[in-house]
Amino acid sequence: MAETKKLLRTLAGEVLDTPPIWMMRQAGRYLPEYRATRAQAGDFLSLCYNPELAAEVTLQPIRRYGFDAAILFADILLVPQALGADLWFETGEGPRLSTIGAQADFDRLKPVEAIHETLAPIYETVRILTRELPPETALIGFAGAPWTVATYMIAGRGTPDQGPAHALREGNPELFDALIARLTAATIEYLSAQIEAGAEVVKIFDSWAGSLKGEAFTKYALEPCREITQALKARHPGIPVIGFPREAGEGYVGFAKATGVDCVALDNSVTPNWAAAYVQLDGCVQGNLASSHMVTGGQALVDETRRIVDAFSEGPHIFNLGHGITPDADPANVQLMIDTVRGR
Ligand SMILES: Cc1c2[nH]c(c1CCC(=O)O)Cc1[nH]c(c(CCC(=O)O)c1C)Cc1[nH]c(c(CCC(=O)O)c1C)Cc1[nH]c(c(C)c1CCC(=O)O)C2
Repeated sequence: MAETKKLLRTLAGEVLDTPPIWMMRQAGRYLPEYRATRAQAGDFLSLCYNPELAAEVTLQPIRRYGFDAAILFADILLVPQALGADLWFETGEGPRLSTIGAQADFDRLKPVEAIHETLAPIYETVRILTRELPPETALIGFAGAPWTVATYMIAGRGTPDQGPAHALREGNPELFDALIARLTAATIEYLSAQIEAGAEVVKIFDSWAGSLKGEAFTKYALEPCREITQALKARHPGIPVIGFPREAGEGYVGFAKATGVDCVALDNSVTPNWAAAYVQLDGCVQGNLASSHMVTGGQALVDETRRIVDAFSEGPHIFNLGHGITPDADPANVQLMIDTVRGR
């Protein structure tokens, strides 16, 4: 049967009349129905590990807006937790984890095979979604890239410059490389299990790729993404992969060819005209409206949305924000963006 889902057609290289659209963090705190379900679950992690409720919040933005894709509701930090790290969320601040600073901390981590014990509810969420999503909606699974996940495991929290991770990378490269290798192997198993449960696309989030420069970018952003992509495609022929080396700048150029990803997701620090010329020439791109427009709205939102759609109209393009939508966004602005993209 010919593929009918717009997102999958675009990932296969087709150029459609209007690009498919979805939004990073589309299930999130800007939606009152999300806040209600999260309260019902108790807290964020309980929501992630409750398949019925995680599927419910995944479906909420599909019901409200009819996005072309749903993204599994989970978090990139569930993998460290499945490897044995302690994980909790401080209200209003963000994630906290037990830290990895020395060999003994690494030695306490569990082997890769153990992750499914913790992550089984996530696969169940995927299975529920394969039954409940509308037939035209594609289901995206995801994981964090090894470097980004390592930055949280090493520092025990989010950091503005990923300083502790860079310090370990330079000061104890054997330990750092062992951590990256463990995360790469775990990510392959995690994404593979999501695909077996029904994910039709997977996305690798490397939110802090931009702080890796030169050879470090090649070794710790590009290379792990290549390894994960190749392993997934060997096991699941034809599975489309989206890579998101956020703020990679010139590192976006040639990223798809070097890693084998089918689509490069762009943050909004690069202009659409530049990215059309230097990144989209290799294939599909995703992005890249600044998420601040979801707060401010108005004519600027409409103009910038049109500029992005036009700039990428010659090749395959998935419309998205340049980063996740923020809790202070106005749900009406999301509708305005969608109507503008779809020409209504
Ligand atoms: C770095 C990172 C994390 N998680 C993620 C990244 C990479 C992308 C990015 O750069 O944003 C990815 C992520 N996190 C979440 C998803 C679900 C799918 C989606 O809707 O995009 C995805 C794909 C849910 C979430 N993950 C989180 C929330 C908010 C939690 C809440 O409801 O209180 C959601 C909806 C929490 C989270 N999770 C993380 C942080 C730093 C935080 C706290 C910051 C914040 O509150 O926004 C780690």
